[in-house]
Amino acid sequence: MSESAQPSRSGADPASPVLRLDGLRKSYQVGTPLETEILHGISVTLARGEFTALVGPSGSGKTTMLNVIGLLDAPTGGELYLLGTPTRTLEDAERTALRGRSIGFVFQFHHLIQAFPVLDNVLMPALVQGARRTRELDAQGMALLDAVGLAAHAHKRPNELSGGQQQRVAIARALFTRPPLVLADEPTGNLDTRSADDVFVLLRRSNREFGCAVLVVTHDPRLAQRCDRILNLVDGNLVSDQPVVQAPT
Ligand SMILES: Nc1ncnc2c1ncn2[C@@H]1O[C@H](COP(=O)(O)OP(=O)(O)OP(=O)(O)O)[C@@H](O)[C@H]1O
Repeated sequence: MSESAQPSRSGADPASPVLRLDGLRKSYQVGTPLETEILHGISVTLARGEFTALVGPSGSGKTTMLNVIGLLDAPTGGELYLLGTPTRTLEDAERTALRGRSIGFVFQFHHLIQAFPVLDNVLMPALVQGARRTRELDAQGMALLDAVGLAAHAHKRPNELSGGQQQRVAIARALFTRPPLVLADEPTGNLDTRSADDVFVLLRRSNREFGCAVLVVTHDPRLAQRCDRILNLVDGNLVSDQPVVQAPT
C-alpha cells in the first residue's frame, strides 16, 4: 500500500490538529418552537494520524456528531476547526471544497453506486471534484484496489462482491483523495465477525500507511480496544476520553 501513499493534498497548516471541536452543540427543530439539543457542548481534539473509536449507547448522538464533523450537517453552537480552519462561517461552496479535500467517509451501508464498476466507484471522489478521467487516475485507482486486495474485481459491479469486499471498496474510495481525516460510521456493523475483522484491519493499515486520522463509530468493544483512543458519548456529552494501551502485536 505504501507505494501509492502520497502526502495529504489538503494544503492546510501541517502544525494544526486534524480536528478540534470547541463547545460543539447540535440541536434539531422537532416542532414549532420546540428544539431539542442532541450534542451539549463537545470539546475534543484529534491529532493527525490518530485512530480513535467513538462509542456510546444507541441514541447518544454518535452519528449526529460524525455528520457535524463531516460538514454534512451544521452545528448550532461552538466551533469546529478542520485542519485549523474554523468552519462555522464558511460559505457552502467553501465548506463543500474543504470537505472534499479533507475528509473520506465510510458508512455502515457502503453507498457504492451499483450502476458503475468497482474501479469507477473508487475514483468517484476525484471525479466529483472535477478530476479528468485519465490513464494515470485509473492507475491510481487500481493501485488502491490492489492495496485492499481487490484489483481482480475492478471491472465487476459492486453487487457481484461480498459485503466485506464492498466495504473494502468503500474504504479504497474514502482514501482515494488521501484525506487527512477518515470518518467511519459503524463500518463493520453489517458484517459477519470475520469480514468485520478484515475491514477493521484494513482501516488500521490505512491509518498507519497513509497517516490519515480515523474516527470510527463502533458498538463492538473488541474493535474499540484496537484503536489508540476511545471517546465515550452518553446523552450528547463526552463522558470519557481514554487512551488504549495496545498489546504488542
Ligand atoms: N434529523 C433529526 N431530527 C430530530 N432528531 C434527530 C435527528 N437526527 C437524529 N435525531 C435524534 O438525535 C438523537 C441521537 O441520534 P444519533 O443517530 O446521533 O445517535 P447514535 O448514537 O448514532 O445512535 P445509534 O447508535 O443507535 O446509531 C436521537 O434521539 C435521534 O432521534
